[in-house]
Amino acid sequence: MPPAQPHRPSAPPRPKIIPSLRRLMPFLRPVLPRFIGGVITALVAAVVALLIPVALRWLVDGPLTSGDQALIWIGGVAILLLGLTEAVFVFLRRLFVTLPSTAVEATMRQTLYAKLQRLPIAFHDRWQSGQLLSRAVGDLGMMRRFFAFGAVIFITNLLTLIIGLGILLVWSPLLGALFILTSIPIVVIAFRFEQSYHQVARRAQDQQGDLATAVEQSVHGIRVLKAFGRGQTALAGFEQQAEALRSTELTKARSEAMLWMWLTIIPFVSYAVCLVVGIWQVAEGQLSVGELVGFLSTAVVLNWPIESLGFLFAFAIDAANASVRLFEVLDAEEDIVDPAEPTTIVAPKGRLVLEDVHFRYQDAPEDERDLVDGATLAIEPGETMALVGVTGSGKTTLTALPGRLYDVTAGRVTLDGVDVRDLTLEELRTHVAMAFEDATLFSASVRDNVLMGAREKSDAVLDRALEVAQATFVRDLPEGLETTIGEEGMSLSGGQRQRLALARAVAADPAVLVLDDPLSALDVETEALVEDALRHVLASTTALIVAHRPSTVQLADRVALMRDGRIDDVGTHSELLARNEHYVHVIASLEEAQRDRQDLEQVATGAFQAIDASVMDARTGGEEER
Ligand SMILES: Nc1ncnc2c1ncn2[C@@H]1O[C@H](COP(=O)(O)OP(=O)(O)OP(=O)(O)O)[C@@H](O)[C@H]1O
Repeated sequence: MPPAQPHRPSAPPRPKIIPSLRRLMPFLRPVLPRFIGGVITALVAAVVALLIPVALRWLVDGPLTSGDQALIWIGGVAILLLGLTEAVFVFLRRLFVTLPSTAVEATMRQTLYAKLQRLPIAFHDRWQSGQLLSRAVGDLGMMRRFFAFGAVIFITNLLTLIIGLGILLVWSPLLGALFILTSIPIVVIAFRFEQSYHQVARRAQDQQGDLATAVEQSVHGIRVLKAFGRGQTALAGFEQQAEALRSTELTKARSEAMLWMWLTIIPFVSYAVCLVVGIWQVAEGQLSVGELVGFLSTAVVLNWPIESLGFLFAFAIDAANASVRLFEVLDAEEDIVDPAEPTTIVAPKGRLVLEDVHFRYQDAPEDERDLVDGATLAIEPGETMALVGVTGSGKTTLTALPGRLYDVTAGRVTLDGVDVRDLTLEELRTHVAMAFEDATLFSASVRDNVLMGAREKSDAVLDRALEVAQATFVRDLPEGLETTIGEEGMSLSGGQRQRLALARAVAADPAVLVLDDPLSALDVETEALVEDALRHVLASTTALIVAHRPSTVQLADRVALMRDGRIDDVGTHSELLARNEHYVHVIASLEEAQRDRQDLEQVATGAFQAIDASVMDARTGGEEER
């Protein structure tokens, strides 16, 4: 089944920084007192820093002019103490904000993960995994750093600037006004920076997501890449993407460097203008030396708040973008949800009925007919129904509807007469269990993987499920049932993974078992054994099985033939063979595919035997020679 081409959402319009960050308020609220504590301590540190010039001014105009040694010492110690106090408050600020910012990040991450679990498969069909990964890791980390450091410093530095400029104006209205006037270009430059930086910053974040997708896909598909010798091509593609990201990051850095440069130059120009005018005022007797020293040292203290505004501004834009990217996921519609007033089925019998069911994928062209176009089918309790049809006829899609992986677009699916949309998802999925051709296993023990959906997590359930799925090979793994099977069960063969996925569906002991070609990777012998064991389980379970092999069809009590989005005919295998030409054609093509597969298996077995024999020959020959 070819998956829909994943894409990332197109870049939204430029977000406004404050509203974007304000959306994070629900996450911040629990830690707001500590955050405010952080701002207050940072502000105290800044005010203490501003007091140092006040002490200097007093020292120059007072004790230094009068030559009072004792007072000079007191002044020196006071300045030292002020410096120490500033350091203590900077430390306290870190203490206040580090803990809550990590807590905020953890809560946001949990919320995002929970949302991803709730979002329908249709959402995951559309979104690249790397885009989700980069949001869960990169963007959330960015927001944590902004709240732990950027936001506090931003607020503090702004307040420090306001207080400092106030002091400058009070001490010398002329010099203060000159300082402010010569700093005005900063506002214009910052405004222009904000306009250009947003787009490039967002592009970098999206490109990071693309890169994560590329890594994820190549790691996931490493076998295919190696088998087809496509490693170099993949690398070339990856290098191109990495280069694109590097170029965007460089544009970002250039933009930041330009802002930083102006934020460094402009205060120095202001400083120089004030110095010249100040010296002239001292010469004219309009200002004391102490007042000029105090003024200039305050201006120096303000240097950092002004300079830092550049990267803090960039930081705020990055965090606002990260917030927008986070809410693109958090705001995504959850259209497969629990009903407002759920019904419950106490003892399900397992009668599964599709009533004039229609379904189309969201991205299907409008002029195309529905993929499932009025399918009607009734499966009686305990009955096994095979679903056959030509490739691409929509069999896999149809099997996703009873468990609500997708919702029907018209018609309904009922279980014991109850519309599946009237049950909670949790209840529905205890009644309907699924196993797919593409068997996904999780990085967990065999036991946890198999008992994942089981109501009763006992050894007896586990043993029976493994028995039915012919998966007792797991007992021979290094740590038996406790062996952790690698990411997606990669350390197991395709057939072994399928058997474990089947065991998982059997262990769930559902009323309805939906199997989408779950035996495709098994050799003929094992398949026959699994089918034999399945027959016993299926005797009491309603089953809908997508069949790609004639032998799977034989398992079924009846067969439903899918054609043009509808159930074309239903009957026993022999009934359909006798009356339905299309069925004869489908079965003939399944048999042909089966023969091809068996031929391939025989060739492979022959080849392996020949290799074994030559290895043996080489060994015995070697021993004889010795
Ligand atoms: N997630 C999806 N988004 C969009 N289109 C999809 C999606 N999954 C499948 N399709 C399309 O729906 C059609 C039917 O696919 P489906 O896998 O249901 O058929 P199938 O009968 O099971 O095929 P096969 O026998 O080859 O497994 C195909 O054209 C496929 O490209």
